[in-house]
Amino acid sequence: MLRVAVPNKGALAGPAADMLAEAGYRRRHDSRDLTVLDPTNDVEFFFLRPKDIAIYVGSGELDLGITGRDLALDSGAPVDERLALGFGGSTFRYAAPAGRDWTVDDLHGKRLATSYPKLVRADLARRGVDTEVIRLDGAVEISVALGVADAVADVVGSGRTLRQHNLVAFGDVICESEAVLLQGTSADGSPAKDQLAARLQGVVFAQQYMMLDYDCPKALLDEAITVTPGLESPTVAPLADPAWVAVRAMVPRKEANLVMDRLAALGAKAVLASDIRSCRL
Ligand SMILES: Nc1ncnc2c1ncn2[C@@H]1O[C@H](COP(=O)(O)OP(=O)(O)OP(=O)(O)O)[C@@H](O)[C@H]1O
Ligand SMILES: O=P(O)(O)OC[C@H]1O[C@H](OP(=O)(O)OP(=O)(O)O)[C@H](O)[C@@H]1O
Ligand SMILES: [Mg+2]
Repeated sequence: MLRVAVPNKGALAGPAADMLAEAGYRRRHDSRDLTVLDPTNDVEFFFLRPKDIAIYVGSGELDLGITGRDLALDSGAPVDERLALGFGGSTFRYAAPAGRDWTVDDLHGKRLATSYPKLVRADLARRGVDTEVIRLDGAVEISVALGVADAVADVVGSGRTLRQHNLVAFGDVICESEAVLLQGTSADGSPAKDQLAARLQGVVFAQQYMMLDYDCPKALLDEAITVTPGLESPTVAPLADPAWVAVRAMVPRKEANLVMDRLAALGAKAVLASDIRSCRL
């Protein structure tokens, strides 16, 4: 049976649970449950702290795990990214009190608070900056106001928490993170792992694309196909009126409205966009 680690709480827990459910796996019904058996799919899910997941997967105790790229890097565990999952996007940044232009060199001799000490120490060492790193469990942004640190390194999502604490991010982004599917570096491949990865890939892909359907005058079809080339090639079907055809093609979600504008301007009619739930390419 495949053993898979899933975040039990925090920013990644809800979206990870939703994605697994969309991929056809069983949900847990009580947020305190630490395991869920899914006999239909021959998988057991383990609900663990997102910080600990790479350690379990790297040790080989669990076959696969979902957690943040930043947390996996900080753990130092021997894990590889199998798939980027497209949620939990954040950057990991240095930040310090607003009102001056900070550079990473300014951290020399200062105290820096973070929940990601390995990631930060490695980055500072790479840059040759000697800084005292103070490990805190969370709410890191408040540490400067409380006098425990001069600067922080932390996860930035919307940037709201930094602004609320009068901090500004500076220096290169230390890590561009999102939720990822991990496997152990030395783990063997298996059809069960491949199947779970393929199912998640199907959901990730479906979330990044939309299906467009429209009616197109036959005379404009070549031009319309250049606007919606699809993945392989669009489906073109006859309509009752021989002067028209129906076209169906997948388009990247981010471009869907622009593509619809262009099709309408071209003379296409009844341009419909619909969500895709899952797919195998
Ligand atoms: N505001 C946010 N926006 C986007 N991603 C975030 C945000 N906060 C955390 N993350 C991502 O979620 C993961 C950490 O999750 P979370 O903060 O829930 O766990 P934690 O801090 O280890 O646990 P806890 O906060 O319960 O102590 C990281 O990969 C991080 O990049
Ligand atoms: O840029 P923002 O959108 O404001 O989000 C960033 C904040 O979100 C996370 O905190 P979390 O809620 O996980 O609390 P924690 O600091 O206790 O981990 C992260 O650690 C930042 O503090
Ligand atoms: Mg957190």
